Amino acid sequence: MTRPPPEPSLPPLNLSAVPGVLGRIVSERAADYDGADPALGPVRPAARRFEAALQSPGLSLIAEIKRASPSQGAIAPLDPVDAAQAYRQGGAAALSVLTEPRHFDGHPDFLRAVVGAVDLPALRKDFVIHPAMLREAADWGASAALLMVSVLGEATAAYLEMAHHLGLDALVEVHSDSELDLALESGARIIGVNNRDLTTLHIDLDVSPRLIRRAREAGFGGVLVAESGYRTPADLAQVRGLADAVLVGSSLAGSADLAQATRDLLRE
Ligand SMILES: O=P(O)(O)OC[C@@H](O)[C@@H](O)c1c[nH]c2ccccc12
Repeated sequence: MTRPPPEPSLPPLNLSAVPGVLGRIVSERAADYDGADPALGPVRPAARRFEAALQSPGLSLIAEIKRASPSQGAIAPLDPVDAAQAYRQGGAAALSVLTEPRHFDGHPDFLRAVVGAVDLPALRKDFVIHPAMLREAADWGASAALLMVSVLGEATAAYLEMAHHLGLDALVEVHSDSELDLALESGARIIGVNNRDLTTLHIDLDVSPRLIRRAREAGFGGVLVAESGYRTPADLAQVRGLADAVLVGSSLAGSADLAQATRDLLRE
């Protein structure tokens, strides 16, 4: 008996339940990708470069190319390749590149250009609500994509499987205990804890240490990333020895000398 090829599936999302600023952004993204082809194509080999970069000893830095944000408005008119090179010189282990155009002034070309010019694994930082966004990430040369449990909910595991099908690592992002439970159940290998509540934009640097401890207590053996709101070496000290990596955007992107700012931030 021959089995039919698997149908490309669109896991159901309940985006109308996502509140606040985040709800607005994801409904715009859903409109952008309405009717896009969900087919993933053949399985692609997993290089696991993003994951490996975060596994080196000490606290690894994921430096973000972020020109604007809903909380800060315009941050800096960064040239993405110049910024990526400066971050690499300053000691970043990986890059995060925003591709969301309306609120973060991101662009697909930024990701493609950075991947072509700088030899660090790059994360597509966007509000993934459609399989086509993962296929694009892989086509553009990203090593990883962001999956937000606050957006994907019960569909997180399905999106994780699709990312892996495409050979991508996935940074599965959580902000609460219940989201962490879903991330742990999904089979995530990399979990990021966002200190910023994306529905209110409020930052609380106690969120990452607390949920990272909980993940370890639950027996999670994968990579843990502390995200958002880090500005000084003293801020980073709160997650050293706890997190494997930290994701920093605004405080680096808004500085005059990105390489020096990166070195200064990583100083113990
Ligand atoms: O600029 P900050 O506070 O250093 O934060 C970086 C990163 O964590 C933040 O940009 C972020 C975390 N999760 C997101 C989801 C979507 C857009 C952006 C984000």
